[in-house]
Amino acid sequence: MEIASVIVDVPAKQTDRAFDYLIPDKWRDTIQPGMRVVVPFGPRNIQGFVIELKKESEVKQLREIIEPMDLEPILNHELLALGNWLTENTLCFKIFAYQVMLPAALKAKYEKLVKLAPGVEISALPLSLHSYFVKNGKLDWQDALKNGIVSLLQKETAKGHLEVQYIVKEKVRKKQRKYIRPLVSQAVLTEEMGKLPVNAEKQKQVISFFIERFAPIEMRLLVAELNITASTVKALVGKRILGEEEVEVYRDPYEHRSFERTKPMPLTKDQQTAIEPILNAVEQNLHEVFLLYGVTGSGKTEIYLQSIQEVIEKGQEAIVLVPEIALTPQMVNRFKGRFGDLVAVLHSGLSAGEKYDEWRKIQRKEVKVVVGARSAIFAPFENLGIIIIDEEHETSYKQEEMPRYHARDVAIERAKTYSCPVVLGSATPSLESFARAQKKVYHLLTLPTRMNNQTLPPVEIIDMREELREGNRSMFSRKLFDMLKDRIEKKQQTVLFLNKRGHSSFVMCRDCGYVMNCPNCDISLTYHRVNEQMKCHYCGYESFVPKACPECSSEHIRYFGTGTQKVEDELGKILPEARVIRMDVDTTGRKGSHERLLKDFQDGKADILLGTQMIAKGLDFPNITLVGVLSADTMLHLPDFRSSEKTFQLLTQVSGRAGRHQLPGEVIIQTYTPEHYSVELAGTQDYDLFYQQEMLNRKMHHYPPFYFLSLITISHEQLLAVVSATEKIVNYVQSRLSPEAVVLGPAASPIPRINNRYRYQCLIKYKREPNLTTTLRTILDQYQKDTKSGLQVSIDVNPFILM
Ligand SMILES: Nc1ncnc2c1ncn2[C@@H]1O[C@H](COP(=O)(O)OP(=O)(O)OP(=O)(O)O)[C@@H](O)[C@H]1O
Ligand SMILES: [Zn+2]
Ligand SMILES: [Zn+2]
Repeated sequence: MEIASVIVDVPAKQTDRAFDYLIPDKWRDTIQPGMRVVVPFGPRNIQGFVIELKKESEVKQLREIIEPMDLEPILNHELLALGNWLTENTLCFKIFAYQVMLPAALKAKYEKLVKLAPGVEISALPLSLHSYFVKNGKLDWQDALKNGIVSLLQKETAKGHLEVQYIVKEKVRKKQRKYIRPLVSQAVLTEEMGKLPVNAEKQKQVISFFIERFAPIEMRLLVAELNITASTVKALVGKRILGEEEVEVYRDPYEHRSFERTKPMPLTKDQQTAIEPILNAVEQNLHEVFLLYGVTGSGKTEIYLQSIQEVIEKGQEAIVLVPEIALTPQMVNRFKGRFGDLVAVLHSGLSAGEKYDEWRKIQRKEVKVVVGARSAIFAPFENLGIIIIDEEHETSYKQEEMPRYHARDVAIERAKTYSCPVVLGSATPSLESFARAQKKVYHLLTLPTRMNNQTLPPVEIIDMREELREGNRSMFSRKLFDMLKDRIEKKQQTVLFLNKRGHSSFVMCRDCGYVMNCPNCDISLTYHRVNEQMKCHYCGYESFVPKACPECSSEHIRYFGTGTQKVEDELGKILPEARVIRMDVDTTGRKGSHERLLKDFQDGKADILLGTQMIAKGLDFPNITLVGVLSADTMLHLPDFRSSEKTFQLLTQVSGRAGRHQLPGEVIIQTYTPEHYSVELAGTQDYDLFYQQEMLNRKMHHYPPFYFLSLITISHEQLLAVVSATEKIVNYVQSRLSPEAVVLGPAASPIPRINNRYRYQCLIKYKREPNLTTTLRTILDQYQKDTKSGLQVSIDVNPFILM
């Protein structure tokens, strides 16, 4: 085959298709589908993915591939096909569909060089430029920028003296280590030692080291062990007595950690009943989607582990997805503890190099299990036996940028290909999944009770308005305060949870109500105490905290809302004896800090673990007997039809941290809206009732799971331009869909302006619309082609965020 179809790295409407290239003779045996190649594209050299090889092309004049970037395919056939599916289903550019499957380290970076045009002598250039090109006729673009000679270079380029070259660079090299090994036998080593001059003390030392230990050793260790310099070793390498070689090493983030190995536990009767259909599907290679609905602490993880065991024994592979914030060391330990080195871990806490190394282990089939966050769903396994998604209701499984995919959908698509089961696990399944289980689309498995039949901890809901009425202005109700004190006396532990999502700490004037907003976006600035600054989370705008209100000059302008730091300060005042560990983005920024804080808490070095979302899941410590939620309702009031669902899920999750072992637990939920059903039902931990109630709501308002949604967002610097474009789009959509579809808009987005661009939207609710995809494509095509208008249109199919 001499022609390759290539998807090029130019994310634009016009280039969103395969381009044919000729494979030069020397690469004909090398280049395969799934490899990356460097190809000429217009005046540049860029990266692309080979998606197929063929004999003929409709294009007459084909350009040649410049070179391959990989020695073996990095995308297998299945992933190449999955790329098409992603493109179809999320309406993204093909190049994005492939890039999302790779670790960041493999995403291309281009370096730009200016060099002498072929056949041009340096003397043709003006004198002032000579010094830049004498060395090798090339100049790095960055250096050109630094030296301010770009316009000069431009003139010479116009004359044909210089040309620009793009070089595609990989971001990360494989990590190599230099090893030294003997090249000759021990006898010859002894001989060589005799020949050395008397004063070559150090060299003799090295040789005798190798006589004794006739094996390769890392240079770094050798030098350290013998207290010598590398030049001594190099001298012997020069004499060809020793040899040096580069050996690829993996950067294993868990390198110096030992994992206590665990054995499968005898399953309880409920677990046994739940696991059987899963094992059956594994054994018979059946594609089936299971919804494992088990209350917190019911032993879902053990079911995952034993299902995976079966898959490994069959010689197959497993993917386990865990939400990023639940991917704690404790979680990793449970998998590493059972399967040891057969487990690769992929999460955002790893450096790009570490992620790449884990990915390579998967690609080389050195591991059988990958545990990771959303993007691990693209792990390049080729013999999948099961895909597990823990906490399947978590919204972080939906990617919010192109390709806007949901990991659950990708999992089901891949599992169909491999004819293997998918297990979705949750104590609070998403309404979509539970509804599918009710309709028998998914196979429902239930774990109704906790391990050891511990009851779920009793939950008490405290009305904070009542507290205020009775003169308690603190953020702690009297009840919570008493219980905190009680636990400290009993030497038991407490988890204090502060819901930060959607509740930013803003600055407000207490006299006139003025709130400091971002000048570019219609949203309040967030107060950061560390550097006393106000920051916009959408555009990055920063400002100092004003001393007086810009509106009314009052000095009563101050930081409002409750951050974790503020809670910590207050705890210090009212309970000075409490030892507190605070976990939030500020205290867990550095690598390993998350783990250390949890370890300290586990070791009993603190009475109270205070934190945000990141402590809501996965924690399984025996000494936690109290969970306090400081304000339950902070995210009830977001403009999001899922806000009740999210509140219920979160409260249930947090409550589930208490009393998981011998000691019974209790939960206190503080709220300003105790009458809201999602707070009330979280109190009784009654998922089934919540499900019924929420389904009624969704049905009434035409939301999922009764209707599908698609969201079109349009933005422009001028308000009039957005409004009229949105109007056109709404009319067009209406004309193309059936009367059953509900087309809403034009309406301003909940955040009506970001970074000085006005935002409008059109929301489509529908049941079955065969025309929808082509309609949406047409809209995208139209606006992505027309780059001059300045309009930006984005489409989210099944959106999770309606902002
Ligand atoms: N068959 C078993 N025998 C004994 N102990 C078990 C068994 N299965 C699970 N456990 C233990 O019960 C506890 C709770 O189980 P696990 O953490 O798997 O529950 P979970 O449903 O995943 O909880 P959550 O959803 O809250 O994370 C753990 O400490 C686990 O080791
Ligand atoms: Zn004011
Ligand atoms: Zn902003």
